[in-house]
Amino acid sequence: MPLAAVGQIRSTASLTHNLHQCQSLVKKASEAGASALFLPEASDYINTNPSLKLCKSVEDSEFVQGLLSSAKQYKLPIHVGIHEPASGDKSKNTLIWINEEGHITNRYQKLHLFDVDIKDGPSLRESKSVERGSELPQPFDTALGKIGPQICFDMRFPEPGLAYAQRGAHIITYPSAFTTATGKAGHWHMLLRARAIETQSYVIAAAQVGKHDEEGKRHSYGHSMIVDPWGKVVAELGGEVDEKGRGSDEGEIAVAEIDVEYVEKIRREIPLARRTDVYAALD
Ligand SMILES: O=C(O)CNC(=O)[C@H](CS)NC(=O)CCC(=O)C(=O)O
Repeated sequence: MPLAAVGQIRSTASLTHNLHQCQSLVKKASEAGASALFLPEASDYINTNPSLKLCKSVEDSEFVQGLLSSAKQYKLPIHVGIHEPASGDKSKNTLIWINEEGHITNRYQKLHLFDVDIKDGPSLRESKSVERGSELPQPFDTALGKIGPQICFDMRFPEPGLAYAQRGAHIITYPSAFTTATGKAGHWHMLLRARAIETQSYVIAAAQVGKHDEEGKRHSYGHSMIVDPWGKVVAELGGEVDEKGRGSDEGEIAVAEIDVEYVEKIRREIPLARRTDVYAALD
């Protein structure tokens, strides 16, 4: 049975620091015998200083170029969240699939942007600096099964996951930099398990963890997970540095088997026939 590796890191404003963390995870995933490594949203950088401009094209990004070489060296596909230039001063929040030859073969641009103002919680306006995507691409084939890519806040919207499942996806991915406040409220676990159960798919959610800057202006919840199509959490990493010291700079991985037959079995056992004669069809 093929294995998926989910990787957890703490990105800062240093692309080289972040690349080193990711490259150490490529090595670990390869040693673990994984068929692909899934890395978080915004693995290239998390920047809380508006005067610092870090967004680069994939050709000019030492982060992306470094990962392309690692994928090729270890013959290991990598799914990773990055930033790419958009029009004006904005960037795109994208997710790329790097194949085992070190080529980018698939891309997804985040559809839903995180514009929130939570009392006593985070206040973030992603749309100020990020251009939203405008299409849901087709799920794509991999050694693990067909993948439908999503990013972080997208997990609050069931429709794209359901559309992917209808189009034959076995795995929905939600690489994230989930806020500690919404994570602690239980949203992370609840939403990811719900997406797995309702789509009857594996959910792979690689997460950022810990403080992204010296001042602690941004920090992320961690708890990278793989959920199976029955809703069971089959792999999970720790939260912000816990009693075992997890959530450290070094980065870590967890692995789980991906069984496409199991997806088909659950879909046969509990057929989710929609009443589109009563409410609108999704696609
Ligand atoms: O800023 C970057 O560079 C990377 N992007 C992010 O961290 C994004 C936008 S601020 N975070 C989320 O979508 C968190 C969603 C979330 O936490 C929830 O839905 O509760």
